[in-house]
Amino acid sequence: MDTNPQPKPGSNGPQTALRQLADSASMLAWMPEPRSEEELRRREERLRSLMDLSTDWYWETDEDDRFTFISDSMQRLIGLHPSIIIGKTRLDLAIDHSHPDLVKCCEKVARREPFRNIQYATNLSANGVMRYTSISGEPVFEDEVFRGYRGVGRDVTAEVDVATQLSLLAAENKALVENSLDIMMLFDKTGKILRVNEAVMDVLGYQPVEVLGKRYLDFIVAEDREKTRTIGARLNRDTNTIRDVEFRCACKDGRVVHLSLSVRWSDDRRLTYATARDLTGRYRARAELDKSNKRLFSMLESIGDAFVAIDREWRVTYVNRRTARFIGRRRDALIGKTLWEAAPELLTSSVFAYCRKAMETRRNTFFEVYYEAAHTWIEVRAYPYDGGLSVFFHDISARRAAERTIRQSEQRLREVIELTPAGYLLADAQSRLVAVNPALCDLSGYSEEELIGESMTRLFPSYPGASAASVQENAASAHGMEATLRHKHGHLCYVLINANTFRDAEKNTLSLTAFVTDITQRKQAEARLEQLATRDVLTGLPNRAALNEQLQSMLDASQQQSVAIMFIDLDRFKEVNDSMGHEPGDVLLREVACRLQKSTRPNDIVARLGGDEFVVAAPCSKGAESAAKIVGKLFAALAAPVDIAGQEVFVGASIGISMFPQDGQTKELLFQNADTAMYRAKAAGRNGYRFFEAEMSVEAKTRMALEHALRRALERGEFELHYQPRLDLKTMAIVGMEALIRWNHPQLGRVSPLQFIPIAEERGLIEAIGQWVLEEACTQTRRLMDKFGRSLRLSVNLSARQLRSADLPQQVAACLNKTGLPAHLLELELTESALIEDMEISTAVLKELKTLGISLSVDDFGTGYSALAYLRRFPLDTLKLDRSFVNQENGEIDSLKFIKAFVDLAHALNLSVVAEGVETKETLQCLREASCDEAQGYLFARPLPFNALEEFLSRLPAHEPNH
Ligand SMILES: Nc1nc2c(ncn2[C@@H]2O[C@@H]3COP(=O)(O)O[C@H]4[C@@H](O)[C@H](n5cnc6c(=O)[nH]c(N)nc65)O[C@@H]4COP(=O)(O)O[C@H]3[C@H]2O)c(=O)[nH]1
Repeated sequence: MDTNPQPKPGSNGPQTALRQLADSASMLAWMPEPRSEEELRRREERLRSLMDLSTDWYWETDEDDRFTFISDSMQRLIGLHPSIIIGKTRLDLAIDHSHPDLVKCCEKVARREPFRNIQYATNLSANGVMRYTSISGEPVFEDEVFRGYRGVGRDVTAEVDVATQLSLLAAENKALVENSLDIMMLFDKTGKILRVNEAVMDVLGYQPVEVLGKRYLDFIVAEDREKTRTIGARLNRDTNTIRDVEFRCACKDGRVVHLSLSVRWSDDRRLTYATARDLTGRYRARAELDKSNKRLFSMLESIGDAFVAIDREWRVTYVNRRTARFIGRRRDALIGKTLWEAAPELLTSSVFAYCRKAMETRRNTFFEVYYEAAHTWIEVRAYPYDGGLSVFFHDISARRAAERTIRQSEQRLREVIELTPAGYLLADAQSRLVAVNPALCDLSGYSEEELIGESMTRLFPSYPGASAASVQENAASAHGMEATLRHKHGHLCYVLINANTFRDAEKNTLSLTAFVTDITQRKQAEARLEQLATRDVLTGLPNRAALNEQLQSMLDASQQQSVAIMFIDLDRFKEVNDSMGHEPGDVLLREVACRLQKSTRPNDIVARLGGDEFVVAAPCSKGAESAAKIVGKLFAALAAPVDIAGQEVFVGASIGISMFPQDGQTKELLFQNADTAMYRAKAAGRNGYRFFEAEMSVEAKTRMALEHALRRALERGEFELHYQPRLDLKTMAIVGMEALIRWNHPQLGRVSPLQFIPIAEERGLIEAIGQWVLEEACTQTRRLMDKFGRSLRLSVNLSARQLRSADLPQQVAACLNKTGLPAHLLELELTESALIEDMEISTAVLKELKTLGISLSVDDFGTGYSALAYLRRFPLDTLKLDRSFVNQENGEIDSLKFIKAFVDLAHALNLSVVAEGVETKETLQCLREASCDEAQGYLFARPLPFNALEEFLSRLPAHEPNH
């Protein structure tokens, strides 16, 4: 049935259209023109059935390119009725208007040109599936007027699908080849590489183009080429396929890789397909395995242990060299044998039982046994594995012996610890006591049960290492550390701790051991010694050493704030001491110490340097002002009389003060300056104080320079003697003279004896100087006596220190002997203070001197203690009245009375009196009236050098020689 009711592009309906189609298809071109309607109808009928058989359909479009006719065959071919398409344009049916074929078709249509095989995707589908259509068409003109197009269409969906799948397959294959890790090649019969994949780059480092056209043999290392050639021959001869032939190839960078090659003929045997797999990694792993096996075996051979490998049938598969020696059989006699064949003696020991257990349980088993056959202890380690058992035998005889030794030594150590008099403790890492010995129990008063588990801090409160933290931080180790131990009864004992911590490999503390020695007695003795070393025994005050230390600390802590250092020297203490005895003197010193301490603050320093010298050091916030206040308090404290054995004694003091920091930065300088200031205070009149002044230090320096020069003065002959004549006041005749030393310093000129004699005394030079004076004076006097043939009484000054020298009488005797001066013409002058410094010694020496026949006089009488009473104790002959005494200015009458009373008293004591320093006639008169015996002074003569004296004597009227 014709279901095509549409208008036609031509005017003749479908028949004409079919004919035209037949014409255009040239299918019927050979047919003659129909001779009748009938023939035309039959021919059309044939054409229609031809169309029905065709895989194409016929179509026509109008001038607007709309379909006007579609042959019914479309329904048959793609299941769509042509009426669905009639009226639509080609573009209405196309899915993709930009498809190149469709674009080309549109261009041709626009130019009214025929088109062929235009293939494009359409929505021509009964079930909505996209279909591909291929169309061919030509334009139709009637009377040269364009009427549209006609042509045939064909469904090419199946072909397109096949083509698509084929191209997908090709792409997959390509990807498969290109992504393969194996090299894939195609080469021809000559071995020339025709194709190769990218893997050649990864494996050999060549780009595919670099190998194309080359022979595959060229890449194989020389040694393996022959092997690959024979493969080629085999492939040619016997088989289509050869697999897994291993050979080596040279890479582009020179490396050699191991490859496994598989080759196959193509079906037509013209080409060869080959794949090559990189086995280098596997080779390397195998080589490593070989190496490691070799290492393992060399290790097994070198170890000191015996090693046996047994398979699951108990057959020995390997023994090392040591095993052979251990079992006492050759290695080849053991391998392959069962264990009981190889070493039957093992069966009798427990070794076999343990090994069987390891084999059965498949568990590593370690045990120690005594191996009778070898008379040795062995440690056996059996390691089961899939194939059997590996067994190590380790000789532990030495270790066993060492352990036994350790056990014995531990036992001995325990016994020693039990017996040792020192306390012993073992504490854990938490500082808890784990073990103690009886000595520690005795020392602490606790029983062992009471101590175990207790913290060390309970026993040792002052030992920093006792805490758990310090034990763990390894800060508890101590060698000879002194600490205190708290006894159960609460009191503290002094102990010496030697402690050691034990740590594991990670340095964690495991335990602490300590020996604790009781040093309480030693500490007490030390404290006593310390007391003795640092305290003045008499007063309990710090001594010189302690003062040094304490003052240094005070200065260090002062932060440059003022500190006053006060040197205190008691006035006339010696006189008190000597007149009243040592005991009262000690009482006085103790009282002074006590008063000084009471009048100072607890942090101030009060020290005794020795004798009657004290030092007070005190921080002074207001500098000298504070120091003056402190000194005021000290004087006030000393002002009250001290009651000694019922007698009231007044103590005065001279105080010298140096201030830190201005008077000195070091304690030595401060001491020196305070000392200087103290001497100045003394010199200025007693019971006073002086602050140090810079000029004093100049004096001190001068004094030092003098001292230095004085040491050499004697040997350099810088001393000379002057003599002051002495007169008998009754006859007014010269009876003798006093020798007075003079020092002619090369730079300083004449230095007064008042200046250098005290230094010479202080520095121990006076003995030598005194000796020189005595000898020189005796010699010169003897010379004068011989010259003038008259007696002259020589008076020589003696210092206090000379009086202390035990051999003074011998020296004097020797001198008299040597010079020939008669003893009775020699008078030794002693000062009051020298006499009373140590009355016992003085008395003894003077008595001895007296036995020589010499005279003794007291010089400067009236300036010192001036107590005639005590002079009775000494064997004295003469009192020399001091100048100040003689030249008193309080009225003539009073002086006269005073001197007279004194002279009378002296005479009553059988002492003659010599007046010194007589300068005026009035004084002379006064002295004569007072019956004074002798006199000297500027009125008669100044001290004269030897030559001047000689001259002086020569001018005197002649005198009867009296010796
Ligand atoms: N103003 C005044 N002074 C007079 C007068 N007549 C004498 N003098 C001085 O008075 C001092 C008397 O000596 P001194 O009292 O024993 O005092 C001596 C004596 O203690 C000591 N001295 C001198 N020579 C020696 C010596 O060889 N050995 C010792 N140990 N001491 C000596 O040095 C002291 C001072 O001696 P010099 O300077 O020589 O001083 C001498 C003398 O020069 C006078 O009329 N008016």
